[in-house]
Amino acid sequence: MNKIELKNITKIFKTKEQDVHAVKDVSLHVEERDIFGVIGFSGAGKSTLIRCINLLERPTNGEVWVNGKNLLELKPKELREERKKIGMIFQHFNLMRSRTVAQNIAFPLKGSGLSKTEIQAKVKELLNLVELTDKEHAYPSQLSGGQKQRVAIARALANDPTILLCDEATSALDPQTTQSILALLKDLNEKLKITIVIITHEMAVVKAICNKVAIMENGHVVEEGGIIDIFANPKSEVTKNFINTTTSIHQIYEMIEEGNPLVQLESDEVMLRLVYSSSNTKEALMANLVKKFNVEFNIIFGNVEVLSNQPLGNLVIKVKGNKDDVNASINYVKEQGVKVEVLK
Ligand SMILES: Nc1ncnc2c1ncn2[C@@H]1O[C@H](COP(=O)(O)OP(=O)(O)OP(=O)(O)O)[C@@H](O)[C@H]1O
Repeated sequence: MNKIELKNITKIFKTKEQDVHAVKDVSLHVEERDIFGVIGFSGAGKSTLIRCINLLERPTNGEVWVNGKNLLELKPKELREERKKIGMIFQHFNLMRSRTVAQNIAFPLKGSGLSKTEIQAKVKELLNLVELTDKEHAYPSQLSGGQKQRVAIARALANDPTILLCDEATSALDPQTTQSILALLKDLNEKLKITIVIITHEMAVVKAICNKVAIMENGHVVEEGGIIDIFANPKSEVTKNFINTTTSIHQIYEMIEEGNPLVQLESDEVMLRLVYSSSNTKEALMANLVKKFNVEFNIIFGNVEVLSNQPLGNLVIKVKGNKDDVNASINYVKEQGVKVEVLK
């Protein structure tokens, strides 16, 4: 069973001037324990889409299934119960300024039937989980951005939700604090088996913790899939642009375009870009190239990243040899499941 299933979601905002089609016929499946990223530029419709999951926005058309229930068909009381299983955090934390950390975290437990002592115990447990035990009596104004987001996370988890929605949760934080909040989210995903949907305009966020990603542009999902597949084989221009923001590979393309001497080739050379993941490289590729074919190679650029616990490698190499040997070696590399792009 999918944890979250959005079927043909459309959201139109009717304003005085015009109808704004914020989300256009989007269908998404999020499985239990996914950390599902939705990335897009400002105005792509991400916030509207994520808010449709807990019906903070009611879609104009389509169906929202969460934990096997069609939320749009529930009575208000049933919907309130289902919503408790969906926590949410925001870019600007949305804490209550006049209440302490502990009071903020305890707030969603009002009316839960828990006694005061039980609520206190729960708050302590949550503070422990987000590593803020010493801030119980502090006020939000006394906290850093990262600490505020930790309080917001603790509050979102108060009712033991099975889903956590993160709306640009790290966009107001510096890079180091972003990393620590992302690490916490990943930890919660593992420890609490919670499913996470995270919207962002930063590919680095997706890269750091997501196992799946959907790319939105102009209200549509233009591409979606497993993180390694999308990074190894992006199809749309917008996806390629987002990926380029997180690697330096695009500099090679620029150098080629500019005719930089470092990427000049001799007449018997070609320049290749190889993209491979650990699952498709079972042989000692480079060593075999030289052994099997009468070619030489030179590495111009190389990096390996770990995405969703799987290495993804990018190599730019010059291969030197006669045409037949070079072609045979390209075919050999492709046969090993490596994506090959002839750059020059
Ligand atoms: N309540 C609203 N009334 C009218 N238009 C809206 C409303 N909310 C969002 N929109 C419009 O819908 C479109 C999508 O907005 P949305 O906030 O979902 O995009 P986004 O990808 O999350 O962008 P950002 O990262 O800037 O928030 C935009 O054109 C926005 O102006």
